[in-house]
Amino acid sequence: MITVTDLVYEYPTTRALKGVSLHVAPQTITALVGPNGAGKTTLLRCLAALEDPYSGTVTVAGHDTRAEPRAIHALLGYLPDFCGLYDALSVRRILTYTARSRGIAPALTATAVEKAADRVGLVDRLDTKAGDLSRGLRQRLAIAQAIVHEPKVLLLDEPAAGLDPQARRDLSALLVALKTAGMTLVVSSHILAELEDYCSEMLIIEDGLIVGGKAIKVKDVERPRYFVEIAKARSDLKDFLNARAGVDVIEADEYHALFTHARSATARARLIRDLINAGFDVSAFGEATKALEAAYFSQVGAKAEIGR
Ligand SMILES: Nc1ncnc2c1ncn2[C@@H]1O[C@H](COP(=O)(O)OP(=O)(O)OP(=O)(O)O)[C@@H](O)[C@H]1O
Repeated sequence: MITVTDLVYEYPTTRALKGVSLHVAPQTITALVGPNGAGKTTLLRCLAALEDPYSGTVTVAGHDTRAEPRAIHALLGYLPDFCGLYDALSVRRILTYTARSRGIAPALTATAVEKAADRVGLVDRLDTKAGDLSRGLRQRLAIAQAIVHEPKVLLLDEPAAGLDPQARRDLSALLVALKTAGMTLVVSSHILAELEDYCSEMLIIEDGLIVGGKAIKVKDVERPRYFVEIAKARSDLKDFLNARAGVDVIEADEYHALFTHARSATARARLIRDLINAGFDVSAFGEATKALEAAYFSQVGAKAEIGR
């Protein structure tokens, strides 16, 4: 859906992107992570055809950002890291204004506004002024603005900044729903934990370059990662798991194993029963939730710190 080749971008005093190449597959949610100043915002702005690169190419759904920026604007939504709203206007008026400025015909505008508000859970606030919304609801409104024209691609720059845990959870569910509806999303963030819930791929950017040169697949929805811990050491834990159909061990020692397995409660129950029947003292079993963080630190090294 998005292909970037040898992208170089320069501000007057800084070369912010130094030869970025990447590919984003359709209907995925890709995390774009990296330290402050790494180039995340610059890259997102180049993908959104808002910046003119020094060299290299960016194509979105087959359109080149330089040759056809308006085609890109029509099929892409962009949530900037700072997004001002007209506090004195109602949700309906803000979305109506955005829809009209996006070229939606007057006769179709009311339906587009209601659909966008519904998707972000603001349909019962259509007549509330933006200035009266909580931070989480303002962020939803900003996302509604970015999707009112039903884009194929949605880019979000730090969408969860400043949100409380409940609002972050709601945001995760919203992004997953948009993906399920067919959108391709790229989400930049400093906070790896929040991306774990919904990102299946990760692009790490450091000092204007993609670390490792490509996206890393961090999660397979069909085959999540599970861990098992046993109370008494067994040197055959790894071999036992590997011998079982449908289990792929990622790493193991005498007390623990991390493996992928089909997302089937019945198959998991059978695996736990078999482990116990084979004499393993199972003391913990569950889905591993830190896939993204593990992949990040294995790529950039434990010295790397991200977080403002
Ligand atoms: N308008 C500008 N003029 C000059 N240099 C800039 C400008 N905007 C960004 N830069 C520089 O470009 C580099 C990349 O900045 P960018 O904002 O893309 O990074 P980022 O990864 O989004 O950072 P953050 O996480 O802090 O938002 C940094 O060195 C930054 O100082």
